Amino acid sequence: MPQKSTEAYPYAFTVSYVERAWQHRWRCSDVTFHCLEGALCQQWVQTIREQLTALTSRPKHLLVYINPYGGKQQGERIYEQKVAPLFTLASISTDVIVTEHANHARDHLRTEAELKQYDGVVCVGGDGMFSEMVHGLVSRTQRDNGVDQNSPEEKLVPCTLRIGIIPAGSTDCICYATVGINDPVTSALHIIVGDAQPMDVCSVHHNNTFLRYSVSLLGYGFYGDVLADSERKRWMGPARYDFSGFKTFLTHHYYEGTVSFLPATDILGTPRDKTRCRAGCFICQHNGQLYSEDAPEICETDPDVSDSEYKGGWRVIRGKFLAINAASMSCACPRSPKGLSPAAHLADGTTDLILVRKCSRFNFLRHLLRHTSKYDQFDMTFVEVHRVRRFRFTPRYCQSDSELDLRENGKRLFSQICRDHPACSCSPAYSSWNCDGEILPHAAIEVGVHCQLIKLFARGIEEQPVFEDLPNPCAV
Ligand SMILES: Nc1ncnc2c1ncn2[C@@H]1O[C@H](COP(=O)(O)OP(=O)(O)OP(=O)(O)O)[C@@H](O)[C@H]1O
Ligand SMILES: CCCCCCCCCCCCC/C=C/[C@@H](O)[C@H](CO)NC(=O)CCCCC
Ligand SMILES: [Ca+2]
Repeated sequence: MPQKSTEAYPYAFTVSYVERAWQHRWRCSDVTFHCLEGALCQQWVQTIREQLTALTSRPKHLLVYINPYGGKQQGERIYEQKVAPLFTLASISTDVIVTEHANHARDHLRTEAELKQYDGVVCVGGDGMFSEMVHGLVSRTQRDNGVDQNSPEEKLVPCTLRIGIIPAGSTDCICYATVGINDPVTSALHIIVGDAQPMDVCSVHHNNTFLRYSVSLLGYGFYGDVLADSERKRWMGPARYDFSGFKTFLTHHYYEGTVSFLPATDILGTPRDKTRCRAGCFICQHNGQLYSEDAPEICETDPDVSDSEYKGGWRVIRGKFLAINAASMSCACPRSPKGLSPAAHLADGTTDLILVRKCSRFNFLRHLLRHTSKYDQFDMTFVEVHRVRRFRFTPRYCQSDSELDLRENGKRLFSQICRDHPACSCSPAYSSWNCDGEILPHAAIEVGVHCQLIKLFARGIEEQPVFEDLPNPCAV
């Protein structure tokens, strides 16, 4: 066929579409169509616009919060250069707020934002910014529906607005574990095509008082101590975690206490599975269905009994722990691409409770290093993992009010502890809970998982290899 010059086809229109690239990245590409008649060209453009407008899952108006100080402090630049042009191309209008202080986004969402006019909210920042969005949205939804967040057993009302994450933080584990890569363009495209990924949220209480929500890691011992130390070194940027991680590893503190938990017995999947939570996950769909049909019974027991036993469905384990971690999702991140609990699910209504008992420094190092290799970090005598719906932790030594006051002010009390803590020469009696990168003031906590409480503009990690175009190219 002879090639006709484009002058023979004076009318043209360009369609932008999503193309899959390497390692879960998405890119925006375009193709230009030429035609003879202006009217025909107009008809095509009109029809494509109508088809796109009819897709109700696609957002048209978004509320965007940018943290200018997250990660390497590039949030504003990333949004302006990489994300805003794509939103414009996709005819998405935005209201943008650059935050002026910590909790600005949370408080604005909780009390002021006119949420009815938006199809979703977006944060440009790290896990801390995402946590602000979750707290703002979940609290607002409960308040609007008359639900009391202070009651640990209350069933919470799911949020309708989806949350988009443009990664610009230090760890960005929520983005990594829901998209497969920390890449602002990929995340923007997932928002544009209107993806939806439900996610579990844990509520954390102390003495019938609500403390915080968690979507990724609740860690006592090692990860609590790393965070407490790294908060004092924010000026180091993302490298603070490596520095504090190494320092905390060397201190090798263990903590005594009782963990009681309600195992998730009625579900598909275990923490030792070889299968992974991926886009369209069957286990999340199945267990989510189970949860909505038949909310689990909460059994009250006195956990203060023996080293390990069953009581009314609850299991009780007492011991000396280097780390107690609850991972509601894999917690995969660039530091550990398989994550803290590689087989955990984003939306199955459970959290994986990982107990690392006191062991030698060498063995703990082997355990930590396995997070970064193909070897199983749970296949060690001093590590156990349980998939649970609820759990409680009580430190062996009661925290006094003066200790709590000091912790609120960022200090740690050693003298009191050493008096009360015969087993230690210099070890503190309490660690802190790392709750998605925030320190909790109390060591004694009660945690419950709320299945699929929030939704993200994501679809879960897609199976690889994925180098071909999307089956139905998605016009931007
Ligand atoms: N304008 C602001 N000034 C100071 N702090 C802010 C501001 N806006 C948000 N914050 C707080 O900054 C903290 C850290 O932000 P963010 O999560 O974006 O980055 P990060 O800590 O570097 O990344 P990650 O949480 O992934 O480790 C958040 O807890 C948030 O509450
Ligand atoms: C000596 C070799 C050690 C190698 C160990 C590698 C293990 C890495 C596991 C990483 C798990 C990250 C869990 C994510 C937690 C986030 O909610 C939180 C907020 O961003 N980040 C941290 O607390 C930051 C926590 C950073 C911990 C290092
Ligand atoms: Ca889960």
